Amino acid sequence: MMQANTSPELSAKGSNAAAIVSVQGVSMVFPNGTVALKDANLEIAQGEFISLIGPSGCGKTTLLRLLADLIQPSSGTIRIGGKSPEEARKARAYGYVFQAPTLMEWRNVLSNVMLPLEVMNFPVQERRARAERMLALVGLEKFARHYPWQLSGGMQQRVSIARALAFDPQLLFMDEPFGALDEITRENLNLELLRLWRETGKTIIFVTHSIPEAVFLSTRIVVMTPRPGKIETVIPVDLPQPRTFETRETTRFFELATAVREALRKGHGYEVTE
Ligand SMILES: Nc1ncnc2c1ncn2[C@@H]1O[C@H](COP(=O)(O)OP(=O)(O)OP(=O)(O)O)[C@@H](O)[C@H]1O
Repeated sequence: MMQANTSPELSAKGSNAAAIVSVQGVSMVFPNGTVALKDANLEIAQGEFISLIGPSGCGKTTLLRLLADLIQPSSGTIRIGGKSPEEARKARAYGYVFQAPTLMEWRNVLSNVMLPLEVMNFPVQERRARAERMLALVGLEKFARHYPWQLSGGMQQRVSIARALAFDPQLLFMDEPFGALDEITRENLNLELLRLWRETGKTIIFVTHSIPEAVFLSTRIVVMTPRPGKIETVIPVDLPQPRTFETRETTRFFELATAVREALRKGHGYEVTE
């Protein structure tokens, strides 16, 4: 298995000025001494779909939070589109989708999607037009006047995705967005997310505990292991696009799932869902 920081693919990408995300020698040690991330190296090209997978505590959320400038690294360098995470945050370079939909119960769906545009002072007409476009993109245009409590969990998460995309960020960070959903809903949303990814050309960084989900969605899978949190390896996923329900039944899909499972075992990461 290739090591993340010695992978020929990564070093090739490392010299690629077009990388939209560059993580070099990044460590995160919390004040209580927990080494949440140790010497992480990762280069992500524009338009990739990257999954971060690994057991609880391996630093997946920490890595996303570092990229999003919610926390600052103890050492190392992060660049987002050539900018520091702080500059990228101020330039609205990314949208963030959390595990729970975090919608405002007293606002209807349209008004939830418009919220970030209000905060950013977009003109009223444009707020509405953009929010309607985003709702159509996630297939919820007929639910614009509904309230969050009137929607299923999967629909609420689609609203969150529409909201994260409303201001047209280049990057989408998604922290286990489908973790709380049933398997069928999750598989449908996986397909929808891939369609959205193809149509918009966004770069997506997606945290998951599920091996099949990571294999199905990704162009590359970053396998992380705990104590200390680190990138164990990066596995390129060469399944053809566009992916379909049948993709999951191919031999190559099973081979890749096995490769991910072995990489997780190598780092003693057992707590993954099948
Ligand atoms: N603010 C904090 N202070 C101290 N330790 C923290 C803090 N945030 C995270 N940690 C620790 O850092 C390690 C990595 O946490 P992180 O949340 O990044 O893991 P994860 O891979 O996302 O886990 P999960 O799959 O459970 O969400 C864990 O040991 C966690 O307890």
